[in-house]
Amino acid sequence: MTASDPVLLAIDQGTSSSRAIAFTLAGEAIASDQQAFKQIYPQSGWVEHDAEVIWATTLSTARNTVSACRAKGRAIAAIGLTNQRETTVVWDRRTGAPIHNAIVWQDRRTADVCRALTEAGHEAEVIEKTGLRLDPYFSATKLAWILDHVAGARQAAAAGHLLAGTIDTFLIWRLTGGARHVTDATNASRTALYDMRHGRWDAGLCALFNVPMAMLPEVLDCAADFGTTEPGLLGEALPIRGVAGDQQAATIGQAVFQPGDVKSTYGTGAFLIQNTGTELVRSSNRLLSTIAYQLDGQVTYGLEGSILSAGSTIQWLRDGLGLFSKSSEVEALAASVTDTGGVYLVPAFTGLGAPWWDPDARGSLVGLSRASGRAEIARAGLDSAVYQTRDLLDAMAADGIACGRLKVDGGMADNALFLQRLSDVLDVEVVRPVLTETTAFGAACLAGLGSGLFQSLDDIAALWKPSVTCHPKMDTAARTRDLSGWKSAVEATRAFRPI
Ligand SMILES: Nc1ncnc2c1ncn2[C@@H]1O[C@H](COP(=O)(O)OP(=O)(O)O)[C@@H](O)[C@H]1O
Ligand SMILES: O=P(O)(O)OC[C@H](O)CO
Repeated sequence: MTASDPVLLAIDQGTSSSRAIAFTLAGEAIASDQQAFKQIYPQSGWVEHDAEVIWATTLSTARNTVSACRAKGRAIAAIGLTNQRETTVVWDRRTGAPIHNAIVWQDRRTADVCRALTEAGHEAEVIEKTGLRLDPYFSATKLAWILDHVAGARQAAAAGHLLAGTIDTFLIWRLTGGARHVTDATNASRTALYDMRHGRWDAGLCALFNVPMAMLPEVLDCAADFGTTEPGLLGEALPIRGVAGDQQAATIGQAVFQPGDVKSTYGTGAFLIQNTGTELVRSSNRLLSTIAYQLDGQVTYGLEGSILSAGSTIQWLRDGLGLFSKSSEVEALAASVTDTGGVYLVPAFTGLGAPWWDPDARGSLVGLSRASGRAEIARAGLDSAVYQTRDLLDAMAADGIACGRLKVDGGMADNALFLQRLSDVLDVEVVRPVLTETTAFGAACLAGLGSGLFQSLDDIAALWKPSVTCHPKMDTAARTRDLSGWKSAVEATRAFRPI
């Protein structure tokens, strides 16, 4: 490896920020930029992003990172793109302009539609074909909502003027100057319109959700030719050779390549994916089946547990309650007490994901006494991501799948107190790798595979190295007590229905 070797540019468009990171083939980050952007909350349970802001922050961070590489004399071989999943954009192909804000994965506005479809008996078909559930989390009902609520959209779609996609598809359309309308199999597998058993958009699901199939992009492998950037955008034409949804990219970056390997990424939400190999495995305990990655036409499947609020709970403690001014400060505040004093925070701000799938639940803070203060509440916020992960591992265990070791990453994984608590409550070894930007790194790796710089997944596995390992230290009685409190808190939260 020399200083003149090419580098891979990862574009990571997340829920809270857009970032770009350039990696050497040895996995060293040599340049990066990150820009946070505004979350738009029009009503309770609704979450939107301005797609133009997503584009602007993506382009600007990519440009700045490309410039930094040039200043170091490093050429970029290819781009890998990864994105917040399910978030849906509809735009006019004639102008490239979105016709509505992007509806974000956390958004619950289509809960009634999902409930009606469930009551009409359609959930079994959705689960069978897609591995998902009838929940507003997924793209299908968001896409139909935009078509139904923007004046003239249905007619424009029928005339062939509108295109739809997840964030990867929208960004690739813009990056290639409208030349490519494509996605990868992992992003497609999160729409509830894609039959992952056969690897194609499904006419029956498109009819069920009232989505014109002609608006949907072409689906490619994760390492493939996704087009070339317009030369004016990044100063040169660069090939896009890798794409995956952010959780699947983290699966690659964490080298979760053997059946049984598990990773959990703690960003805005938290998402645990266990590699289940080339056979589609189904959960009897409300975990999702999903495509972990697709390479050379071969699908590797995963079981996924989706936590809707993890880092966003910390953001709420910071911005909503004003308990601290930077997310990282939660650690010192939470560590200033030895426990929460019986306080539990159930962060159902936008409902609860796996294994509850309860879009109508709203958050609660229970067990308060006059001794409860800022530190107890901050600690309860951190604990909520721990307990939600435990619920997922319990669901996996009920499916007969054990988790021996949990690989972790994402913004919250910087928090040592959180990692130890995770290990204690899960009663498993928790490992954080040296390279914590695993999502971006996974996207870069896919670009490496797509451009022939990496030969196989073995080249990627060789780059994964552990940094922090936590072992369980908690005694069983304390764990049982804490978990029983959490169970009661979730039950109380779900029993309460907001007016
Ligand atoms: N030290 C920390 N302790 C707990 N949470 C943190 C810490 N640092 C960052 N976070 C949370 O992690 C999230 C950012 O993680 P990131 O992986 O960048 O998210 P995303 O990919 O969703 O944009 C934010 O919600 C932030 O509140
Ligand atoms: O932005 P993150 O990292 O919380 O990830 C969002 C997920 O892809 C939503 O499914």
